[in-house]
Amino acid sequence: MKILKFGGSSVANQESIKKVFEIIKESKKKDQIAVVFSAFGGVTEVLLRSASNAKHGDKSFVEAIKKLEDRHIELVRQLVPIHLQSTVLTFVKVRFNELEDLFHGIYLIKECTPRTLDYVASFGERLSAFILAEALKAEGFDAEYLDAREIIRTNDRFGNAKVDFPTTNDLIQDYFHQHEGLQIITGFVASTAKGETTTLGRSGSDYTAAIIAAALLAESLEIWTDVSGVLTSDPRLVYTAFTIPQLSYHEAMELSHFGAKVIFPSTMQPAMKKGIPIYIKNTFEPSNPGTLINGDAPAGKLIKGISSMSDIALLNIQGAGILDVIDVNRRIFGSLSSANVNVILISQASSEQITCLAIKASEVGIAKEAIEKEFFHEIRNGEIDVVHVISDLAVVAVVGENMKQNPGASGRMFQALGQNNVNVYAIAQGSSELNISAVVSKADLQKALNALHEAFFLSDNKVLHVFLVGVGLIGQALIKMIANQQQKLQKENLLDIQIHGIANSRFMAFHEDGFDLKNCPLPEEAPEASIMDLEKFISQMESMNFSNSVFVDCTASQDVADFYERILEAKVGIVTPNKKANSGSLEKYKNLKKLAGKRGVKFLYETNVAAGLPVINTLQDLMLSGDKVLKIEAVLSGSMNYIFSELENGAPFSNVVRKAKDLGYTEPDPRDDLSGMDVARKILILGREAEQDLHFEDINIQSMVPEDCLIAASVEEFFDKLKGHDEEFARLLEQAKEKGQKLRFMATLENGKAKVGLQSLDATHPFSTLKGSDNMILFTTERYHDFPMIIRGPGAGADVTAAGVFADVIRIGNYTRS
Ligand SMILES: NC(=O)c1ccc[n+]([C@@H]2O[C@H](COP(=O)([O-])OP(=O)(O)OC[C@H]3O[C@@H](n4cnc5c(N)ncnc54)[C@H](O)[C@@H]3O)[C@@H](O)[C@H]2O)c1
Ligand SMILES: N[C@@H](CCO)C(=O)O
Ligand code: NA
Repeated sequence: MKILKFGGSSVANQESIKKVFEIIKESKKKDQIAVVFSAFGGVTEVLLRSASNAKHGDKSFVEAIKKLEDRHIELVRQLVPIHLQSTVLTFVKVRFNELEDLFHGIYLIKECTPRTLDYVASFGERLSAFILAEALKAEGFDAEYLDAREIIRTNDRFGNAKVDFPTTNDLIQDYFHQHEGLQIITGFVASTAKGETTTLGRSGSDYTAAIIAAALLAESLEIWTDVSGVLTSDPRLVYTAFTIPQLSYHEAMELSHFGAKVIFPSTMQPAMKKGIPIYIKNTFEPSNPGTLINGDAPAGKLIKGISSMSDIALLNIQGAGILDVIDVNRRIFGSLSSANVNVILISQASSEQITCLAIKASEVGIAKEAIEKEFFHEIRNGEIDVVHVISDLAVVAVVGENMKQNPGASGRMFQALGQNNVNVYAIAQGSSELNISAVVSKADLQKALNALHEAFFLSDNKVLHVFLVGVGLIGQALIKMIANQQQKLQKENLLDIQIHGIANSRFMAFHEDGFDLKNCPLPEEAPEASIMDLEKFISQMESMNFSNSVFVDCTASQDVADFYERILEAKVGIVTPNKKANSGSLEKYKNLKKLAGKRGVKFLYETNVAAGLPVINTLQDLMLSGDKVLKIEAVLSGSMNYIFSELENGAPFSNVVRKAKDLGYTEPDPRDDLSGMDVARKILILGREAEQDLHFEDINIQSMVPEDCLIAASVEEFFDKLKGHDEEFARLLEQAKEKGQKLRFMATLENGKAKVGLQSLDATHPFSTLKGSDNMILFTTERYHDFPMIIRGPGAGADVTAAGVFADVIRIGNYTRS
């Protein structure tokens, strides 16, 4: 015998009921079964609300009950063929007439006792099971309606009656002995020895099914609902949550305590005592095996699931004299229990100086009052402080029997939380080692859950969640690079990079599971693209609240840079080739670095200078090791070097500038290069990295942009105007050639003074040998004194820049690895 129980969502309408009948049909082919039904979806709520309205003199119950009747009649018409409808319709009509009288009585006497309420509530299941039994008969089943009041005996604690198991078990066994047909049973309802109707409390239908399964020593109990079993975590917060194939009874109870509301612990008891396996299955996806709950805890993953509870507050009871107060804990818990406050978690350090309790936020007021009243004298004497409350908290708990005697679970848990910058307020672990709970800030809940989910479930891989703004030359090259390396990174580096948000200046798009990078769309091509709005992009990123997130800015935009503070505040790392933030005010530059440190995230910008060449990192290392920079001489512009070295081959100036742009060396607007601005920003950033308080105004900049080109409204117009200056530049080159020299656009920084401009250099000068997009940086330091440290190589272009950005992204991925 198998017991199947279908909840309200499974019998909400004609379509879902058809699915239920299919499942019953398939099960019946293989096994002997009995079926327990809840009321049709939402019916119990209407009944209870109407009773309360009637009691308060509100007549809206009349219409609500009429609607309910219509809904039941409609279902009869849909499920039962016309020639069989009359008995069913009569049954329904009689029940509703009775209900009407009942409500009227409640309305008149303005009273609804728990006993009446149980009777009212019983109509939901009595109607659904009767109608469904008749419908099944019409489908050819030997179905028989069974009103559970006949077989489940309880005391008269109405609303949450206690089952008299010896009597109930006998009744059930006798009944099934005498009835061979397919029993269609009302869930939730029962009766007292005197024949009064009672109900079994929350999730009562599950309980009904478990009671029957236990009495009949059923082979299994199947709870059919609208989710595919118990998931590893709340899927609304953890998108990668998945069905747990198997749980022990204890694990299921722990998990359902916080969060996983698929099954209530008390309802499992009867089945658990008899060792009957429970399956949690999805009516809407019957092929999914769902979750099996039984007595086993086979070796496997350290934990089975992660549950959570939000809207928690912590109460700290402490005080200088607390050690002298006798019986502190008994009095704390006694006062809370008298005030009906449920304690969720307790933690006390072995110093016994502080007792810390987690309770529901809604109960803070009464709890604080109760404790302070209890310790009135001690507080007045200063032995105990007033109760200290911390609000806006949540609890996360990892659950699993394999943690028992198996070191590592708490290590992994707190490492994951710590590395994601989630502060832990309190910790509790029972000696059963089945559950480790941590209290965190409510704002960190989703991040904490995801961090834990990744740490415990997503193989051993770390996921890095990327949000990319700027999908131009560099942005696109970056996406390609990540796509090409994705598999290798997963396999060899155990790092999984996913891009969840992309945007350019016009459109933005998001993907919860991460875009398919091999076919990653441009923002405007993405299925759910919307008009770009930077503030919304950031808000969406914040609300997705992934652990291990990085914001990649591949624009040259000041507007984007202006959001960095907010991004770092949200504990999201930043990687960027955009120089705007670091070359703005010195105060902002310093603040960003400080903020990143404070929030425990990385702000990386190696490609601000010389693209992928290791310039910033090298300089930072020099500084960390205590070196001091005396002088920097450099060619810092790939495009300017390309332009002036190519000019030597005889092409007109405007042509080579155009070529530099086509090769992807220039800024989005090449005037940023020609004007020396781009180089100025770079030398400024190098100076600041060398711990010099440098301002943009301190830099002497020689611009190469002719006056009339400056005012050109577009890049195209600029190119048109630039043609008119080809001869001037040819002349410049001639003059240099005559002296046997070369033109190079240089930057120098010495004694706090920076200078940027075109220089005519002897052919033997190291910079004269530079070709194409080459950059070259000479650091003269206290240690590299007689011979400078030299870094040289291509310093612009899509690939070498994207590679630098990529390396920074990986650095963050490795940093956040647990
Ligand atoms: N090209 C190189 O060799 C190189 C080297 C190092 C650093 N960089 C830096 O890389 C950055 C990007 O350069 P690129 O060549 O890819 O430029 P690009 O013009 O090809 O792309 C810029 C992207 O940014 C987007 N964008 C601009 N403003 C935006 C805004 N406010 N909001 C959202 N999106 C916006 C554009 O729509 C475009 O998708 C620049 O900061 C540049 O200095 C480039
Ligand atoms: N436009 C820059 C590349 C970005 O830093 C250059 O030409 O060097
Ligand atoms: Na670099």
